[in-house]
Amino acid sequence: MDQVAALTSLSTKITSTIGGLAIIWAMFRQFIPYELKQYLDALTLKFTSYINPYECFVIEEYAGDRMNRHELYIATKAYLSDHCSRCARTCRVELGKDSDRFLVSIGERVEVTDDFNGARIWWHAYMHAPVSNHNIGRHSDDQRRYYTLTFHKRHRELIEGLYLRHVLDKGRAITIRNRQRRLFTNNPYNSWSSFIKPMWNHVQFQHPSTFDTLAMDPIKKQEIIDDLNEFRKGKEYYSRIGKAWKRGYLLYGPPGTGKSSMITAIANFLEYDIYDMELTTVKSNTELRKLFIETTGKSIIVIEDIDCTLDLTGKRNSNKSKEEGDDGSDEKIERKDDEEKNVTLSGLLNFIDGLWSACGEERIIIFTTNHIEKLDPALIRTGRMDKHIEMSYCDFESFRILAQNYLGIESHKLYEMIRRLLEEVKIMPADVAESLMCVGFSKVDAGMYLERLIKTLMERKEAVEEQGKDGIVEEVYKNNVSNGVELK
Ligand SMILES: Nc1ncnc2c1ncn2[C@@H]1O[C@H](COP(=O)(O)OP(=O)(O)OP(=O)(O)O)[C@@H](O)[C@H]1O
Ligand SMILES: [Mg+2]
Repeated sequence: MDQVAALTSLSTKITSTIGGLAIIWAMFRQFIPYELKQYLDALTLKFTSYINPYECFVIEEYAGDRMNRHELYIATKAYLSDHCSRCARTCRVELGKDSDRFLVSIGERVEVTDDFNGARIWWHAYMHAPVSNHNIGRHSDDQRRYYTLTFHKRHRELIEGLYLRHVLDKGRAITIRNRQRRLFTNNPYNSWSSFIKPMWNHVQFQHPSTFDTLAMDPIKKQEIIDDLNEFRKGKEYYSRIGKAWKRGYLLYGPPGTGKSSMITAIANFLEYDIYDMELTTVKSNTELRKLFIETTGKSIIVIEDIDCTLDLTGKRNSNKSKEEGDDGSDEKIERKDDEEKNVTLSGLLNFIDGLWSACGEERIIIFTTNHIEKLDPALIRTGRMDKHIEMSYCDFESFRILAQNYLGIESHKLYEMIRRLLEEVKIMPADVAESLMCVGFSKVDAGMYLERLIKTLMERKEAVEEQGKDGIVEEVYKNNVSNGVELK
């Protein structure tokens, strides 16, 4: 008993001595010159590293003057949110950005452990105290957070080599899974140049068009789906062959044949964001490049009606007369003084496959046009626009898909008649869709809508026979003329 009492009194003495020394040290520290303090800190660290076998990495939310959050921090947050919802007892819960999902992350100073290839890792979340007033407003709430991961020093190689990569990859995948997809459009240069607005504005992307609802030749459709699947899995392949991981699609065909619907179907299939680039508001090649750099991976960059937005062939044509024997290769496109003041064909070619195009990865570039013949061959050559997809008038197979979508039927006695009429009359899928559309009817009388379609087809047929024109409605031409599209 005496021994226990002696031990207790000894430990009390030691504790109070250490406590006293700590207080004296804290008071004394204030008077030590800064350099000496630094030296003593380094010495303490060296000393403790002999007796402490654990090491610690810090993952900051923001670094230096950067305005954007660290990608590793974002991925870590997602990784831990997935992990900690199972093990942490105190969690932060917030609504995800651009999403209506709840994000769970570890609360401050809460410990979460993770096991990886035999190593144990301890995670903690902390928050820096605001440093100075001029930081206020730089980030939303000036609360810079960071994570620490602590591990035994014998696992350092494993943590640096494999574990951090594992956290990054998993975290990225979880972020993508949780995110609400976005539809971006570019702001005119004069608004974002003043640093008030970002280059791209976005809204949530919610469009129901999918490959199932898209009416086109099923074989062609399957080819596109296969191509997209290959592209999605192609990270290693692209790096092996030394090409940037991107793919160009050219969608061409008359108005109302489903080019825009195809873009949304691709975006929904791949679960990518869409950057809808309004080229007419882009003032120079430099601006185009900046916009491109600001796009993220797993996205589709779209330029619709490429033939209408810019006179891309003008410069080439005028050069042709000067350059005898022009073989159509883009090397011969003459650089003009005003090149940096306008978006030019060479600027656009650079955007697609120049040096800058390799920034970022997993991007699809899509151009649409109603007049493929107006486009410069350099713009659409293979390698730039890898796949040319013709969207054409409605054939019987396409009609069957539309009837299935709109009326929910697989077959009908009027199908045979419609099949024969579609062989004779050119009609856009948009017009067929319009005839089959029945808003607000709970019970659809399919026959009624099929008859409406037959009537439309018969009228078109008679009009063609009378006027000797092909089956395209004159109204479409009129609309195009009023929209500034030059018709041949
Ligand atoms: N192939 C199709 N499959 C399913 N729906 C279609 C198809 N083509 C057109 N539609 C219907 O017609 C509407 C217009 O089609 P869309 O905007 O995709 O045509 P577009 O080819 O992009 O026309 P434009 O050249 O005028 O931009 C769509 O909202 C869709 O309802
Ligand atoms: Mg369109």
